[in-house]
Amino acid sequence: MSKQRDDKVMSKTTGLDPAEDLDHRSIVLVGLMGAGKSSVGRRLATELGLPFKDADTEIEKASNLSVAEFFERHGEEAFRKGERQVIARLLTGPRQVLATGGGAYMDEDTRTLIAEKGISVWLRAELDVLYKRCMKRNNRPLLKKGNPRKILKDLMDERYPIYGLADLTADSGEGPHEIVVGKIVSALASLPKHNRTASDQ
Ligand SMILES: Nc1ncnc2c1ncn2[C@@H]1O[C@H](COP(=O)(O)OP(=O)(O)O)[C@@H](O)[C@H]1O
Ligand SMILES: O=C(O)C1=C[C@@H](OP(=O)(O)O)[C@@H](O)[C@H](O)C1
Ligand SMILES: [Mg+2]
Repeated sequence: MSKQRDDKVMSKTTGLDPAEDLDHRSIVLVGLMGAGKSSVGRRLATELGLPFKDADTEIEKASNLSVAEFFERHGEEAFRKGERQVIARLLTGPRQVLATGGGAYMDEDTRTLIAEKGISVWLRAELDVLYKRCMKRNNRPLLKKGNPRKILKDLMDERYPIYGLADLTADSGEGPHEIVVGKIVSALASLPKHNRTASDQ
């Protein structure tokens, strides 16, 4: 993998083995709240003809609670435990597009598992974009603990170095979801052997 960079899509040095056929790996979206993991992920799955799973939705189904209710009733630590278990279960299933919750990739065990089973894609966005998107709904418990813009900024400082460990990065800026889907598809296509049929090689 070359260290090629451009503004839109960046295929960085990756832990992926260039000799490996990547077509069996799930595509795992990571990034901060509002980056578009859930909404872009669903569209990406349709584009790639893969099933779509959202870790938050799976936790909600398993607990019969919304994420906000889960935090309120059981606390963040229990949520993180559930999140780790749900992602581990999902990644043993068939190839899929998996939208993680923003905190999931901060967990080392989860990161290791994603590196083993998936292709990780960091949806990177600027503070203004994240803030505007997150303010559309009042469903993110971490943002209710204080000034949401400041919380997002602090989370960026804390988490961006870790999200940067992902195999691929795609900027999630202003503009329709489909632009971001296109960037991810291009980034995936830039990976060795990915999506190539035997006759292409
Ligand atoms: N590229 C985009 N263009 C327009 N709106 C977006 C884009 N990405 C996300 N959004 C909107 O921002 C909000 C948060 O997106 P979401 O997919 O829930 O992010 P995440 O799962 O990363 O927290 C949603 O209303 C979503 O439709
Ligand atoms: O960043 C986080 O720690 C969280 C992000 C949320 O998911 P989204 O990133 O999909 O909003 C959800 O898992 C929970 O509110 C905690
Ligand atoms: Mg989400």
